[in-house]
Amino acid sequence: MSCLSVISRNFSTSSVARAAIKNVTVVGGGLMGSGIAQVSAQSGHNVTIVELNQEVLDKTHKSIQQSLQRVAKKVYKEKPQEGENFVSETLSRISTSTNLTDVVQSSDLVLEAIVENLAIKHKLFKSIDDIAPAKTIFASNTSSLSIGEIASVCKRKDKFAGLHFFNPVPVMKLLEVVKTPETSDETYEKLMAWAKAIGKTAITCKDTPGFVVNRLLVPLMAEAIRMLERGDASPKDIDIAMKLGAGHPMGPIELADYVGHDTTNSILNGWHDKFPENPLFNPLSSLQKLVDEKKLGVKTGEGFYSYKK
Ligand SMILES: CCCCCCCCCCCCC[C@H](O)CC(=O)SCCNC(=O)CCNC(=O)[C@H](O)C(C)(C)COP(=O)(O)OP(=O)(O)OC[C@H]1O[C@@H](n2cnc3c(N)ncnc32)[C@H](O)[C@@H]1OP(=O)(O)O
Ligand SMILES: NC(=O)c1ccc[n+]([C@@H]2O[C@H](COP(=O)([O-])OP(=O)(O)OC[C@H]3O[C@@H](n4cnc5c(N)ncnc54)[C@H](O)[C@@H]3O)[C@@H](O)[C@H]2O)c1
Repeated sequence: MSCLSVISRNFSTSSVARAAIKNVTVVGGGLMGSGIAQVSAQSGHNVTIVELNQEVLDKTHKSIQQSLQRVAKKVYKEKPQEGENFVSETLSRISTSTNLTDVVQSSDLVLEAIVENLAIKHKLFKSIDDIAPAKTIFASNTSSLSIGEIASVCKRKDKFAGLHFFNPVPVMKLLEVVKTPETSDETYEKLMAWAKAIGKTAITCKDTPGFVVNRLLVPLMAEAIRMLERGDASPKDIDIAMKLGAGHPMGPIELADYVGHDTTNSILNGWHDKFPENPLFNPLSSLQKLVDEKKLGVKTGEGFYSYKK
């Protein structure tokens, strides 16, 4: 069931009633957190987005509103007033906070989509493990870190899993639900029911590096950049080749810009540290240069390509 068909099922609370997860806290309102909050609220859940400061929360709200308007234009093309109602009612289910400890008390699920850094993710989960209700499930949207390692600082290892969404969340139907050996069956079933309730197609995999998609995607994207660094082909031709030759909706280089190079660089460096003997994960000088110059891709207006209007 697509995200949109969940919406067109008059986003009643029926799907929420069936799933045990009703109140969702999303920590991090950036590229991914904003999308995760949006699709949760779209399908009738109460969502609180937690960020570092109000300025970022204002940006998050704006980006969710713009994305909802794109969805409304499509789903309610013939009924613009219903589209406006959809946007305002979805936004009414989203609240924001800069204080995570305040909001966890009412959370059935706390899902983090903060910076791809194990120490910072540890600090976050440690800060709420003793104060969140015993029933609250913790999850991470990490691209590349081990769920078991993230969960290692928590007592509730039975209520900890990976929920790996794909960018842009309102469009990409896949959700990777990642179990550790300690994730309980009850937690897993609740997360699978929630995944369905928010209109995602969930697959399940073990807690191995990159889960399924990124284990295949990271080498592909890294090799595309090495091709570029060797001068084998231009960025544009590499992207056209993979779109027309492999049917990808985006080429690997434009996709890297879309993901964001703070994230891509963290992923690659993390895997190089973990697997130093694997040349696939050797650092990329051109990527490090972009990060040093704060050219993080679409999010800053320039990466391998320029996005300045
Ligand atoms: C330097 C690199 C090397 C380093 C090596 C290692 C790096 C690590 C690499 C791994 C990174 C992993 C990241 C993560 O963990 C996993 C991922 O998320 S991978 C990314 C997965 N996503 C994709 O592959 C996206 C592919 N692209 C697309 O699907 C499309 O291009 C697009 C993004 C949907 C845009 O579609 P277009 O047709 O081009 O453009 P439109 O703007 O018209 O959009 C089409 C359609 O979708 C609707 N839409 C688009 N965006 C949104 C949105 N944000 N919200 C709501 N709706 C949206 C839009 O309305 C259009 O609908 P239509 O009107 O056409 O019906
Ligand atoms: N970008 C992608 O395509 C993509 C796809 C899937 C998964 N992911 C993963 O999702 C996570 C977030 O990635 P992103 O691209 O959304 O990053 P982003 O930089 O767009 O957003 C991260 C947000 O987290 C906030 N933040 C950082 N520390 C925080 C804290 N302690 N408390 C509250 N907020 C905090 C930042 O202010 C920022 O707004 C990463 O783990 C990444 O690997 C990214």
